[in-house]
Amino acid sequence: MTTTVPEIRRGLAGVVADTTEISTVIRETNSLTYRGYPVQDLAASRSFEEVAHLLWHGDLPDPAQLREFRARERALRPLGRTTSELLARLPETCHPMDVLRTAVSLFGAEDPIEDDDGTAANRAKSLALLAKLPTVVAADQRRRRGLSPIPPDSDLGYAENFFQMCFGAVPEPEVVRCFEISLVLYAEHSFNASTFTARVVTSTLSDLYSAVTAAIGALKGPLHGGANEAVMHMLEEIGDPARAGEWLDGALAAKRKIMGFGHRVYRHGDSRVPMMQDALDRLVSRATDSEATRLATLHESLRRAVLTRKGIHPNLDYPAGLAYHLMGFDTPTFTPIFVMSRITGWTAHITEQLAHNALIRPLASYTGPGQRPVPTVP
Ligand SMILES: CC(=O)SCCNC(=O)CCNC(=O)[C@H](O)C(C)(C)COP(=O)(O)OP(=O)(O)OC[C@H]1O[C@@H](n2cnc3c(N)ncnc32)[C@H](O)[C@@H]1OP(=O)(O)O
Ligand SMILES: O=C([O-])CC(=O)C(=O)O
Repeated sequence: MTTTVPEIRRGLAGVVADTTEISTVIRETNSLTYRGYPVQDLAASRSFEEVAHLLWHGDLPDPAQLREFRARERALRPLGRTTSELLARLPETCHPMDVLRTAVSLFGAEDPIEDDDGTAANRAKSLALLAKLPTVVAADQRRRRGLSPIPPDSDLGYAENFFQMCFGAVPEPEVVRCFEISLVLYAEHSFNASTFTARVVTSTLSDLYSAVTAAIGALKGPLHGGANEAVMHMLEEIGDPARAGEWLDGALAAKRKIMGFGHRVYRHGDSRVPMMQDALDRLVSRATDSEATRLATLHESLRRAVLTRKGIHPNLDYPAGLAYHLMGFDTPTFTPIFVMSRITGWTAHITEQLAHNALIRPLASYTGPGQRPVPTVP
């Protein structure tokens, strides 16, 4: 008798798990589209709020729809008293991704809507999360700096309000623009690990908050969203641009992964990098201190060294990490900013999964001991 060994695709590499109408990477042109629109064109001409509407509703909003979307988002920004008080009690040493994960869990516990299978209910929850997450992230960064929170300002747009809540001031429009570009580029990327996590949880007919909480956990890891923070730690570890090559040799010899490089889907470079790198270059050219130039030189030296030695290109986390540093955010705030953006993609996928649900439950090829009797208790 012959036994067929099933093909195992570790990490589900190359496996097509389902269809999606939300976004796609077109390998031939190395491009990414959201609902058919090239992401670079969206980032160049549309606000993050318009892109959120596009991802959720399938099309860009008309002026009236955008006005309504903005008014609803702005009204939902404040946190409830219980949430604020509970979050303020978390240890100050805890990672902001843990704060955010806990916040979403609390929002779920406080949400009176029980009916989770309705698209309308999920859309309302998605908008509330989009509106409230920046309030949590900004308050937490201020808490770590020993400062009290700044309430949201409903006269300001999504990106401007976030700066205001973090720093008590809105920077020049050029800086806000670079930030908004990062939000649009980070918003959605098909079946990446955190989105797939959200879809797995949703596939059991669990609720949206549980799916988002799990997705935050998946994004936190340094092989995924946590890489934007890890990039900054790596640049700090290297320090001197002249050391980039020597540091890289040591890291590769020690079999370390170089953070912000490589990608499961793109083999010849992440389609989002050129636009984010351009935004980063603009931030560097605005900076008046030599520190920004040193970091930018180091960043570029390492990029060239990794390409020469390994033939590997940077992913979006590589320019985004340094860009967030130059905008003034603390390093642990970088991945939470990714969450503020990706909440749009996650929740679009949650709605799509529910609309055509099939329980996600793959098989495993067992390699443990053969069946054996349980020994009698001595
Ligand atoms: C927004 C995002 O989430 S983008 C991803 C952010 N993550 C990172 O930047 C972390 C660093 N990068 C990595 O660890 C990987 O490139 C991943 C996890 C992103 C993709 O991994 P996979 O598709 O599984 O590719 P895999 O890890 O098998 O890499 C293939 C080969 O390239 C090498 N490689 C890939 N990325 C890197 C890297 N960053 N540093 C060093 N070597 C790398 C691997 O060692 C492997 O070499 P080998 O065949 O000689 O063993
Ligand atoms: O697609 C992936 O595997 C990771 C990624 O770039 C993203 O989630 O933006």
